[in-house]
Amino acid sequence: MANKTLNNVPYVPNCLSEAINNIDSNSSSIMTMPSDDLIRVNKPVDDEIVPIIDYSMLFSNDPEKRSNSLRYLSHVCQDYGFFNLVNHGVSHSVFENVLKGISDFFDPTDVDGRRPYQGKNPTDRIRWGLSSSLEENREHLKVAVHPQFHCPPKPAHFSVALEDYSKRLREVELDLAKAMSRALGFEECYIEKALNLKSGFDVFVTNLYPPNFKSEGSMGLADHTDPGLFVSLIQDVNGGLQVLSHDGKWVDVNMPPSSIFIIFSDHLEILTNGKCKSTVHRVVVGDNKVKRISASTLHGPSLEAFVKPAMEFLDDCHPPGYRGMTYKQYLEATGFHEVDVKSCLQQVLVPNNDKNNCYLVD
Ligand SMILES: O=C(O)CCC(=O)C(=O)O
Ligand SMILES: [Fe+2]
Repeated sequence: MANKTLNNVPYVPNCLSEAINNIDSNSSSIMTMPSDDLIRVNKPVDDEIVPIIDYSMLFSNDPEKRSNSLRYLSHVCQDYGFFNLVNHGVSHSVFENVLKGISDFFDPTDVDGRRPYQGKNPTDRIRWGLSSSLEENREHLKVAVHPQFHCPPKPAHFSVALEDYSKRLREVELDLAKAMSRALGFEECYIEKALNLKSGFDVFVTNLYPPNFKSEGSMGLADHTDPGLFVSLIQDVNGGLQVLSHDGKWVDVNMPPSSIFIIFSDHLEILTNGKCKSTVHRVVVGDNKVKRISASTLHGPSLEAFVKPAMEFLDDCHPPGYRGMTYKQYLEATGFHEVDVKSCLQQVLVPNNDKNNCYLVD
C-alpha cells in the first residue's frame, strides 16, 4: 500500500479507536444482512487499507488534534483517494429515511411505473435505467439535487427524505472541501472558490443490485471514475463495492455503521494537476446472494465553472496534464446528458505529457 509517511512526518492514525468508539452505538444498524451472507461479505474493516477520517477531529478546537487530523487527511488525499468518514454529525435517521424511500421507489412489482423516467429528453433532470447484461447488472436512478432539487414524486416520503439528506450532505461537502483545502496547504475556501461549489451541480445516484434479484454476470457496475470533486456514498449492507488502490489492488469497501464513504473524483485530479487522483471503483454482484442498495451523491463544480489545473500545482516538473473546460462541457464531451454524469478523464489528458505521473515518483 502507499507509504505511511508524509514529508517524513510519521503516519498518524487520526484517533482511530476513538473514532470507532464514538460512532453512535444506539442507532439501529443499516448494515443488517441475511445471516447466510455474513461469511462472504462481512469482512472486518481494515484500517490499513480503508482509511478512516474523523470529521469532528478536522474541526476540533484542540489545535494539536486538528493539525494531526489535517496532516492525515493530506496523506489520504495524495496516497489513497478514498476513506470512511465518521462522526460527521448527520443523524442516522436521515440515512434510514432515504434508504427506506429508495427501497420503496425500487418496488419490484412496479418496474413499469418507472419506465417513463427512461426518456432521453435533454431537459430531463430525473433519469432511470435497468441493465441486466454481462457488463452491468443494476437498476439505477439519477437525479439532479442541486442547485435545483428534483425527485420522482412517488413515493412522497422518498422526496421528503431525499431533500433532507441532500441538504445535510451539502453541509458535509462544503466542510470537507474546507478541510481538504487546508490539508493541501491552502486557505479553507480554496477548493470551494476554484470549483464554485456554492452553485455546485450535485447529482444523486442510487443503485439496486442485482436488478430484480438476479444478475446475468458477476459485474454490478464496471470500473470507472466519476466526474466532480468527490462522491459521498451510503449503503444498506456491506458487500460489492471495490476501489482500486494506488498500488493497483482491488480493495473491498466495508463501512462502519453510519459512516459515509468518500471517493475522490475527476475534478479534484484535474484541479490538483494529478496530485490527488480520481479513484477507480466498481461493484461486483458475485453470486446474487446480496441484495444491496447504494446511494451516492456526485458533488460537482458549478456547470459554468471552468476547471483546469490550478497554477499552484504547476511548475517545470509539473506542466498542465489536463485540458481545461467548463463542467457542463466535460459532462457533455462524450455525447452524454449532464445528469448521466459520465467521466471523460482520458479525453482531457494532455497527450504525450510524460509528466502526468510526476507526483507518483516525487
Ligand atoms: O453502488 C455503488 O456502490 C457505487 C455506485 C457508483 O459507483 C456510481 O453510481 O457511480
Ligand atoms: Fe461511481
